[in-house]
Amino acid sequence: MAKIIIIDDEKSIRAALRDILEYEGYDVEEAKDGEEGLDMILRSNYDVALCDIKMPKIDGLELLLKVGEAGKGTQFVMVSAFGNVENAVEATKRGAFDFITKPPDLNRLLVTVRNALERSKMAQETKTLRKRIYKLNEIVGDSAPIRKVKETINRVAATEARVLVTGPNGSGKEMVAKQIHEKGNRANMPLVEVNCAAIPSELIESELFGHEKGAFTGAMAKRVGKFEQADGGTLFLDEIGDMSLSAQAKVLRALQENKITRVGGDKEIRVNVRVIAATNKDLRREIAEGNFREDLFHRLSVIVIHVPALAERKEDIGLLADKFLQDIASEYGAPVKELSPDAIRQLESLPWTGNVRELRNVIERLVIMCGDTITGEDVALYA
Ligand SMILES: Nc1ncnc2c1ncn2[C@@H]1O[C@H](COP(=O)(O)OP(=O)(O)OP(=O)(O)O)[C@@H](O)[C@H]1O
Repeated sequence: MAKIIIIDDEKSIRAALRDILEYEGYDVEEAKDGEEGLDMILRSNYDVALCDIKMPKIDGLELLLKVGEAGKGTQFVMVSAFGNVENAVEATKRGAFDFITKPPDLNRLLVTVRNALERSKMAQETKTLRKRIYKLNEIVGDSAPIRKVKETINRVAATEARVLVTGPNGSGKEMVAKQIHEKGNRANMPLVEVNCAAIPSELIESELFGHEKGAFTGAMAKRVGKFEQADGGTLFLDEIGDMSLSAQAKVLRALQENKITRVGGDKEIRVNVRVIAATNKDLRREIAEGNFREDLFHRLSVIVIHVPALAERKEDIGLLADKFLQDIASEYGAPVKELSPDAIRQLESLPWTGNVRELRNVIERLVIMCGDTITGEDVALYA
C-alpha cells in the first residue's frame, strides 16, 4: 500500500488531509514539524510527503533538500498558504514534485497525490533497472592492474577531474568511462558519447558543438551538439586521438572557458560538462608527430587510467569467461554452461589481440557450438 507522510505544524490541517487520504485507502502517518518529518523519512520509506513550507525548526524547503541529499526517493508535494506561492514554486525548482495551496481542494489534492505516487513508482523502477545495468557493467577482474583501475575509479568518480583512459581496442576503456559517470555526482544526468574516429573530420565540429540553420550546405535545421546535450552530465570522447587538429582547438577552448559556439552561430553558450576521454593511441607520440595538441593533452589527462591488454593479465581470463557464460546464458534464457579446467588453460594461452571484446565473442561462439561442459578441444577448435 502506498505510504504517505503529512508534515505540518497545524494539527487541523494534518487531520483534514489524513481523513481524505485514509478514505482513499492510503497508509498515512503524521509529523508535527520539519525535524520530526526528517527523522521519520530517514528511518522509513515514504512514497509521498505532503509538506508544509513554513514550519518551526526545519522549514519545508530545507527539509526537501535534506531528504534529497540523503538519496531518499520520497516525492514532495508542498502545501503552501495562499500568499506563499512563490516559495512553493521555488520548491518545485529544487525538486519538489508539485504544490497545492491551503485550504486544499479535494480533487486537486487527490490528482496531485496520485501523480506523485506514479512518479515515485517510476523512480523506484529506474533505481532497480540502474542496479541491474550496474551489475551488467561491473568491471570483472582481480589482477593487480584491474584492481588499481577499480581503485582509481572509486577515487576519482565523485570529483570533477577530467580523466583520460588509455589502452588497446576492446580492453574495457568505455566501461571505465561509464563507471566513473555512474559512480559520480552526475549519474542522474546524461552520459553522452562521441566516437571521434567514426565521424568524418568535416562533421565533427557540428557533432560536438551543434550548428545553426544554414551554417553549411545541408544544415537544414538548427542542431544541438553533444556538448550541449551533455550539459550537467558527462561527455565521453572516445578515440580522441583521431580528432582533427581544428576540432581539438575548439574542444580546448570549450574546456578552458566552459563555453561553446554552434557552427555558423555567434552566440556563446555556457556548458557545464565533465569530460572523460579515451584513446588506444600513444598521445605523446602523436604530440611529437604533430597530430595532437599538447595543451589539450594536459587539459584532458588530469587523471590517467591505463587499462592493460588482456594478455598482460591472464589471471582475469577465467573470471571474465565465467561472467560472460552467465551473461550469455541469461541473454538466451538458457542454463549456464561450464568450462573444463583444460578449457580455461587453453583460453589463458591465447594471444587475445582483440582483448576482452574478443574473449566475449569466443565465449559466445563456444556456448552456441558446444555441449554443457566446454572442453579444451572445443577451445582449440573454435577459439
Ligand atoms: N573488465 C571487464 N569486465 C567485464 N566486461 C568487460 C571488461 N572489460 C571489457 N569488457 C567488455 O568487453 C567489451 C569491450 O569493452 P569496451 O567497449 O569497454 O572496450 P574499449 O576499450 O572501449 O574498446 P574500443 O577501444 O574498441 O572502443 C564490452 O562488451 C565490455 O562490456
